[in-house]
Amino acid sequence: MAAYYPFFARLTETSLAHWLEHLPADLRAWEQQRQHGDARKWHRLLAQLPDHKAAHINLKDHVQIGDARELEAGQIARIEGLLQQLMPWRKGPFDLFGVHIDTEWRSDWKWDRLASHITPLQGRTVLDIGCGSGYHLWRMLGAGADLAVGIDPSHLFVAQFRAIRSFVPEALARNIELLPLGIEHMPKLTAFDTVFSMGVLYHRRSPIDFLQQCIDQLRPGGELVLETLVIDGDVNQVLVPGSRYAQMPNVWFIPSSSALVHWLERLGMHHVRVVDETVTSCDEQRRTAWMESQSLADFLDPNDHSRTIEGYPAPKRAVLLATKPL
Ligand SMILES: Nc1ncnc2c1ncn2[C@@H]1O[C@H](C[S@+](CC[C@H]([NH3+])C(=O)[O-])CC(=O)[O-])[C@@H](O)[C@H]1O
Repeated sequence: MAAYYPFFARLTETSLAHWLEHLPADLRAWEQQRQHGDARKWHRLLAQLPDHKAAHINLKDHVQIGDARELEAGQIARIEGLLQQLMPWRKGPFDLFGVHIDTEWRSDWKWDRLASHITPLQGRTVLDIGCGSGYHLWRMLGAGADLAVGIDPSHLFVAQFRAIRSFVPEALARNIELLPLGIEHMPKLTAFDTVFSMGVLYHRRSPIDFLQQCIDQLRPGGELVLETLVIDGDVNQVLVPGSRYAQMPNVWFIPSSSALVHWLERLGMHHVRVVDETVTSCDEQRRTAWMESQSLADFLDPNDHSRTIEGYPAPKRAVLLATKPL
């Protein structure tokens, strides 16, 4: 819990101060319930990372924290070895003192698809729901966000985030946080300027309720950035796959882009539009040295990459923007 005290203090400087009525108790509940078998191991690993704050940081074009010349070769090898013990690394890539964490996903490609369309993040308070290890939080800071907050219930991703942030000077670190919470733990804050939800809607059993929970985090006039799997089809088409979709066991609703527009308009959002639709390629999601298990190529029909191995349309993702009315 003490690890979050600086964040609690930071919140008092923002329009999110009222979150403090709930947040300490929610985090305490999480700490009491969390008994991920590996949590202690990850905690020990984090404690072994060298205590060095990077002098060279670039968050604008990619996520580079530290330059290889800042540390002794032995220290860099130690960092690399410790970070390898936090595998699998799914969302990235990250460059840490010349160590290239080549993650399963080219999350930078997703960022590139949406960055020019969204309301500029300069000075904004942003929330990333289901942020994974926080790759996009760093890019949000690089785009000028005042405060970038992520929530994700995965213990491993929180550990990966903390490992990376441990190398960042306090003046920057205080503007970025990843909280181990699911969207269902969020009170209705009505306070963020921009809310991102990328790659989460299809994991939710009640997509309309999920969208409402995302909207509930926005201030009036704020922007929702929604990225999710879609199918081709009209406003009434939604795929609810069987027990697996591209081998994922927890996929519920894959609507068409026009159905998503309709859902957001039904929820009262304004200026709803689709700014990108892209079929996920096996270059964007693939097995790497930092994620050694199966990846997209193993989940597609080997004879027809336009289908999953279950026979559904292969993953295609859309980015939608919408504005909460004033
Ligand atoms: N209830 C929940 N509340 C919040 N997050 C959740 C919940 N359940 C699961 N997650 C988290 O949502 C993320 C989905 S991954 C997208 C990552 C990033 N956004 C990306 O766009 O690259 C997409 C995928 O791997 O299918 C994971 O990190 C989960 O832990």
